[in-house]
Amino acid sequence: MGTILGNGKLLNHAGELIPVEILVEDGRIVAMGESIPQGAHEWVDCKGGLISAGLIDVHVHLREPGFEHKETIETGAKAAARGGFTTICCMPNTRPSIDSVETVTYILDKAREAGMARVIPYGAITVRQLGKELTDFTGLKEAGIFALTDDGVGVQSTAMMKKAMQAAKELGISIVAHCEDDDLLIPGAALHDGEVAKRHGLPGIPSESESIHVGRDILLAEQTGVHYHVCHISAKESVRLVRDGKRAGVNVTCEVTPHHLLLCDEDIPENLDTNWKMNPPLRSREDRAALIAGLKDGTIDMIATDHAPHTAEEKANGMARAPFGIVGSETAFPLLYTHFVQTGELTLKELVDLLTIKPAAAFGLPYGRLEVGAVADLTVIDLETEKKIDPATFASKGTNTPFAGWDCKGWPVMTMVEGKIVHQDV
Ligand SMILES: NC(=O)N[C@@H](CC(=O)O)C(=O)O
Ligand SMILES: [Zn+2]
Repeated sequence: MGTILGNGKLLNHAGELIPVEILVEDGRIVAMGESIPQGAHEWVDCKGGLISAGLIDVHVHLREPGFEHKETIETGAKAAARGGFTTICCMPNTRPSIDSVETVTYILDKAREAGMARVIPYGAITVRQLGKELTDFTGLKEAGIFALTDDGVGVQSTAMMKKAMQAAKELGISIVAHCEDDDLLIPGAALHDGEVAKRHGLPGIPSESESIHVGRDILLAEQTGVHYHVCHISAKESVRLVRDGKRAGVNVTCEVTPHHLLLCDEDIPENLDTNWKMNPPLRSREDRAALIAGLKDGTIDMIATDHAPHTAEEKANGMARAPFGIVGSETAFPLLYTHFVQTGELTLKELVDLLTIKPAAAFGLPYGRLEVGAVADLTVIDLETEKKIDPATFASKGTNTPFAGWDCKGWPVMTMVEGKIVHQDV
């Protein structure tokens, strides 16, 4: 006996919404069609919602082990499921950081217990993310990591990055980079180094602190042949470098966050609410335009949230001292649907691809496709109901979002991971 997702809509290749029913058995899609005889199967009413392949988020911070007051694997995986994400890749800036087989195993076990979204941990590039010594790439790979990254900090040493890429290439693992040159940072700087920071009399974070690493690493990726992926791209110069790298045949991909696509530094409220503080910072209006252009011309491969929960107490420390980061799992799809698809900037198919097949293709994940035989990772999205973003309803422990009160359509109402319903609000 299986489950039929009935009364749903499917995006066909032409991007049209057509009626669909999907039969899931033993964790796989076994039939798709306009109507499937119910027989002994359970029938779930999708109420005319879009059924998409489960969304994939290659950039989340789950905080466990070490920072369970901000988020746990369970709350983070639940937040992801509520946001329509069936696969999430979690970053290594935990305590201890994900630099050992034990910690990878711990996270995989906890995620299995939680039974929500599928969690695939990143392994750190360097021991304790200190940039001094490479971790055991072979051991981490065998333990089940997604890719290697020191996200949270940049790998400062060029020689260390080159060594990491050479070793990763040999093992067939991707190198994923938080691009930030610490030499160019001023302590306490929180906003983009531009007019807005200047007006507030604050030190800024320059675009070059990101783009210099992007440029350096693309040259190293060209030389080593590794698959190199740039996290949360924010500066127009970085977009240009990735575009040029792709043209030159370098195996480079990158992601952008919903907040960098939607906001720029001019949107930051005068009271400098710290829910607008994240790393990289919201950059200028032109940077934002370059990100949208890069998304449209294929330079930017995917959208990832950089879900980064912090407590309200931590965020109450003022712009200079509050931690960087905002939550994103539960607001990504509605924000992007409302502000890019409804406005005609992207088609629904383009948006869905950027959150499913494109991240899967870049990293060789066996998910992200809606077809018979595929793993039954599915997301049902209500494209009609309008609701305000309300942090009080989040499953995440973090409520740190600049989007509270925004009206959105496009709410994920059901999430299925390997045939099991992990979130249902329909
Ligand atoms: N993106 C963020 O603003 N914060 C991240 C770490 C980081 O990438 O700086 C976090 O872990 O909180
Ligand atoms: Zn980062």
